[in-house]
Amino acid sequence: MPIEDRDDAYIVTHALAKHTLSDLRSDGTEQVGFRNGLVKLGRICGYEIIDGMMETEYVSITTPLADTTGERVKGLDDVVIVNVLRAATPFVEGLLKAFPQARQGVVSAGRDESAGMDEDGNFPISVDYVKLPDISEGDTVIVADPMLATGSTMAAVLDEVLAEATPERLLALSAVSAPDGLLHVREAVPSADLLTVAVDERLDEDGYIVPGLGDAGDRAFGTK
Ligand SMILES: O=P(O)(O)OC[C@H]1O[C@H](OP(=O)(O)OP(=O)(O)O)[C@H](O)[C@@H]1O
Ligand SMILES: O=c1cc[nH]c(=O)[nH]1
Ligand SMILES: [Mg+2]
Repeated sequence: MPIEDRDDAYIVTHALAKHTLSDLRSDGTEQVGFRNGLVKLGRICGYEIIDGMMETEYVSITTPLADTTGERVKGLDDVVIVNVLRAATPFVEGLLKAFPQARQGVVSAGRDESAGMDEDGNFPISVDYVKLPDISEGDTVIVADPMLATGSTMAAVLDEVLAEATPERLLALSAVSAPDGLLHVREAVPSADLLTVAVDERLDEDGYIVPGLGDAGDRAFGTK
């Protein structure tokens, strides 16, 4: 089963996804390895989305030798991938290997960490830049962000997408999620399907996922 359908989220169960995520988690993985790991994980998640969430159809084709029946993925070209700056950038690079025809959106959304978490466990989110392609009713939109912690960022970005269009399928894809964050996004944006590689134990008092993998943006971009 490429994707497990659970109450809290859809889970990418591919062994190579778990293997790659374990490398990403390790504090011994340096910047280049971390960035390459996110690219690899994005590619695996993309293939798993195709295998586990998209339909195929039979088509007539002609090889150099004969007429025959082939199978193609329906809607493979009707995909929009939204890159949540900045940690999603290498993750999206990998997804694009699976969806080379995808149109892309970019949203800059960040937690105001100086404000701290409110009593409901959410951060204020500043959305500074939104550029989305035209989204049609038949499209699958994948909002990609490796970390879903409190879920505040993901909920804000999904709202931006839904303010512009109602795609056939809206997917929130992360590598690591916290249980509270998944619950928050499910309640805030019920029309979105949540997909993740791992659901970790908890958030710490600063809103970081434990055990998690640390600050994905800092690790991928070499900042502190
Ligand atoms: O679920 P939340 O509590 O909202 O946290 C998750 C967000 O935090 C990280 O981004 P960050 O704000 O660190 O920006 P960066 O990618 O530039 O590092 C991550 O990439 C998510 O966007
Ligand atoms: O654990 C976390 C939480 C938010 N952002 C990250 O990069 N990591
Ligand atoms: Mg960060």
